[in-house]
Amino acid sequence: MSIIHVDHLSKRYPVAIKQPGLKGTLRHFFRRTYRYIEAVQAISFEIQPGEVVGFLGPNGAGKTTTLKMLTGLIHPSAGQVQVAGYTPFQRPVDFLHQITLVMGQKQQLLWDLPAMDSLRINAAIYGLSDKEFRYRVAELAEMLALADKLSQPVRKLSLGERMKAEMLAALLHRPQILFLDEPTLGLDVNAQVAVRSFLQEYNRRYGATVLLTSHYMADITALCERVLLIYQGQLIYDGSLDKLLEQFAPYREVKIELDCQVNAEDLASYGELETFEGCVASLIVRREALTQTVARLLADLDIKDLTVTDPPVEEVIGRVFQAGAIA
Ligand SMILES: Nc1ncnc2c1ncn2[C@@H]1O[C@H](COP(=O)(O)OP(=O)(O)OP(=O)(O)O)[C@@H](O)[C@H]1O
Repeated sequence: MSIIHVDHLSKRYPVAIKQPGLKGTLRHFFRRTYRYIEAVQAISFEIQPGEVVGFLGPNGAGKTTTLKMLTGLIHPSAGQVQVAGYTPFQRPVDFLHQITLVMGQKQQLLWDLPAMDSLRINAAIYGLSDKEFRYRVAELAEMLALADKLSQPVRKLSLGERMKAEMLAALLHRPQILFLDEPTLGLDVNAQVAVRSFLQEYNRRYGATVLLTSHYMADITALCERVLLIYQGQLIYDGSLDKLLEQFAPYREVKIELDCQVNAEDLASYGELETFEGCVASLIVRREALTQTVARLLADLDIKDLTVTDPPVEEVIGRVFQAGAIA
């Protein structure tokens, strides 16, 4: 049975329109007019317990709005949503014990206090015993390699350490469902890798369900087999990342270093010759013809080195959003 059930969920934001100048201000004060933004439009999906799903879309596509509806921060305008059997916007206490929302651009830890003090507050809110508190902090701090950082004021932590401490605070009550909105935002590559590995380990250890937005494709490729693509408020893809890449990147790049006797015309018979400089050539080959083409290249030519690369995932997803739909 699915742990997240979303059925034709929509959110429409009213935005007051104000004309410029004093007249506009007075009119705005007495008689407001509104326009409406259809931020999320009738999206439907199911997520099973333990799944890690990437939620992708360009800026303003409706990702944060969806996460806010799933965590009960805002009411949907229409549609149904059930998370762990609860209706999120009713915010029942049992529901709040099962979920967490981490937003990369927001922080819950108190700036001037050591993270440990904020953790104690969270422990009190969630009713953890002292023993549970110590055990969980020790366990998570070890997983996050953060143990010696919890006693210094949060403002003195590096961005990566602060994000890990935020993660610790958000997971202290051991939620089963994690909503993560850009959890690696602004982190350097090492810190991104550390947060990713931690999430993998948390998911493995507790069988937690994760719905994750990120503009860093490395987060998505490392963590998510399945992705949801949202574009202008509409869900345009729900399926495996591999299938999406196959569909939108039907080509591979084959780079070869060879004996310079070969001329460009000969090489063009193996695929689309993208570049040929010195003794290094780059060929674009359709995925389905890849094995056969590589075999022919190796048999026919004196090849010193050969590499096959996929186009970057960013580029492929960008292409999907440019098209605005999945064919
Ligand atoms: N409180 C609000 N009032 C009015 N419009 C809003 C509000 N919050 C978001 N919007 C609008 O709703 C649309 C979706 O915004 P949302 O923040 O959900 O997008 P997003 O996919 O999370 O974008 P980003 O990747 O930039 O964070 C945008 O057009 C945004 O301007």
